[in-house]
Amino acid sequence: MNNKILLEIKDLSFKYNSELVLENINLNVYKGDYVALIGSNGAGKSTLIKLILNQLKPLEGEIKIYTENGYAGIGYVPQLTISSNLEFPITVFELISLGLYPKNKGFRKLDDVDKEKIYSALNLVGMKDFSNNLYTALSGGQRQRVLIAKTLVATPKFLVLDEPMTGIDKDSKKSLFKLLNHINKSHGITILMITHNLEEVEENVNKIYQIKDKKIWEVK
Ligand SMILES: Nc1ncnc2c1ncn2[C@@H]1O[C@H](COP(=O)(O)OP(=O)(O)OP(=O)(O)O)[C@@H](O)[C@H]1O
Repeated sequence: MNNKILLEIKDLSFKYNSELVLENINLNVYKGDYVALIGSNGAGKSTLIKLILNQLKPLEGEIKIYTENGYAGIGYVPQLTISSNLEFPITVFELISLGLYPKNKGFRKLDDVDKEKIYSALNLVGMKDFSNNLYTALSGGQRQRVLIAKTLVATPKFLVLDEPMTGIDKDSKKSLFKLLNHINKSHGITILMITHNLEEVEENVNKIYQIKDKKIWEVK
């Protein structure tokens, strides 16, 4: 049985100014898990993710990350929104190369190892024929794949995705779930995905938690 904890959340509470958003939350994510975190608008999903990513500090309680490189072992794929659309001409290859920089500490010329990493990430997300295409010319589903590849080049052990299925058509959603399943099962990457659509994730993930009334509830 695989029961190595990757993320441990203990008695976590958080508030913005006077508004308590999360109250006494406990959650363990184990190595190899494929977890969905559901909840209605304003339930606190993004807040919990920000706490996990160390962008916010808990009011009470603690969050422990047991990836090899601590927070650097987490790959984060933010939500695809209109404002996150890049309107300058950057190719798919160039965009994915940006994912290498947090680890490489500053800009430097890509070497052959970097290029190999980029091509292998492109291959993994099924976008190898698009490396020279402009990111802006891609569909929502293709953009999401490219953003996942950008995160994967930094070889995370734990992938956190914020509403990855938003703005994507039905067929693309299906193949994106297939890709995430492959990343989880064949590459051993633990996944935590935020969504507000239970139906969508039900048959795809192995654990589902819901944030409701400031608490976290196990759904599956
Ligand atoms: N920076 C902030 N300052 C004050 N209140 C905030 C801030 N960010 C979020 N909130 C409030 O905290 C609560 C939880 O918001 P959060 O964005 O975490 O919910 P969510 O579940 O991610 O919602 P959505 O599905 O709409 O993204 C909401 O009531 C929201 O208005």
